[in-house]
Amino acid sequence: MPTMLEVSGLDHRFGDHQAVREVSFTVETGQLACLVGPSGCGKSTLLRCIAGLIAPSGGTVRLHGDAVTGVPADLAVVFQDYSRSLFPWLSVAGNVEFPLRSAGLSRDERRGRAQEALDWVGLGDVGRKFPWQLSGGMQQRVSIARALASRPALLLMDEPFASVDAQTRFELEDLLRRVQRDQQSTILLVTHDIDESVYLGDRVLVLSPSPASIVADLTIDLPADRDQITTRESARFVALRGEIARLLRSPAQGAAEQDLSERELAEQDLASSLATSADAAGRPTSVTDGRR
Ligand SMILES: Nc1ncnc2c1ncn2[C@@H]1O[C@H](COP(=O)(O)OP(=O)(O)OP(=O)(O)O)[C@@H](O)[C@H]1O
Repeated sequence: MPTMLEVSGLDHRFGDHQAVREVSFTVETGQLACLVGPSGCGKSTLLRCIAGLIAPSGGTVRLHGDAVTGVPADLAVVFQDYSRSLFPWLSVAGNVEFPLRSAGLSRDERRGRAQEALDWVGLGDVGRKFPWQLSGGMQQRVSIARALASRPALLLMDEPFASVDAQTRFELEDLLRRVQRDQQSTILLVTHDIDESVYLGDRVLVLSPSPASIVADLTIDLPADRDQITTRESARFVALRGEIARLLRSPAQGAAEQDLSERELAEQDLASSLATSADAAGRPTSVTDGRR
């Protein structure tokens, strides 16, 4: 897959305070990557630099090869606070259509696109209502529809489900994964929730405490079809969650524990293969005895 986003050596300072340090990574087209990091580490600052909302102090951001120097036309952002991002005086459909006004589309095209995006998020029949007539979860679905209606090259999401209750959060996570796969969207999502990052991501980039820098880049090798109960109960999910928790607790210690557990696993593999060959040769399997 071609690279959609390329972040190289990104630094950002607010005066004397360094918020982001030497961040480099890429996101491939059609990938859902999560950035997970502790509270206050600089996640939102990093996302705002990527969105072109603030000019970084150093480094570069490229979207499909073009340097980002302001907010690109083909980029959309969904923020945590849906109540402040939707216009209360516009209908739901009007909100979704709004950003399309500057895209040079005819009124019919705008209406068609808005209806299509509302259908994607399961709100095809509430276009005439106003945002304040909807639940919080529905309002956030409207925000997602609005972002997707412009068919952005990259969708950035900053803690998009942090303001809804747990059940709605699960529903929105499933909705996002379904829409992302159906539309082949490229998404970079910021969260402080480890479980959410593992459940949603094809990849999880783990950030250090302030200033934000990348301490690990993990491929989430869970099946593409995920389920809120069985996936979260699976041994692989639990192992990935533990790995990220260790990295967040102490980036250096986490990396050391990761090395150690990888070494232990390698030793275990070696021991069991020796034991197997010993069995096959009919000799005692003492190589594993007393090791654990
Ligand atoms: N406009 C600003 N001016 C000065 N300092 C800022 C500004 N925005 C953020 N900061 C500081 O930069 C650091 C990182 O903030 P940021 O909001 O990016 O972190 P975060 O990881 O998104 O936090 P949270 O998880 O609490 O949302 C914090 O110390 C914050 O106080």
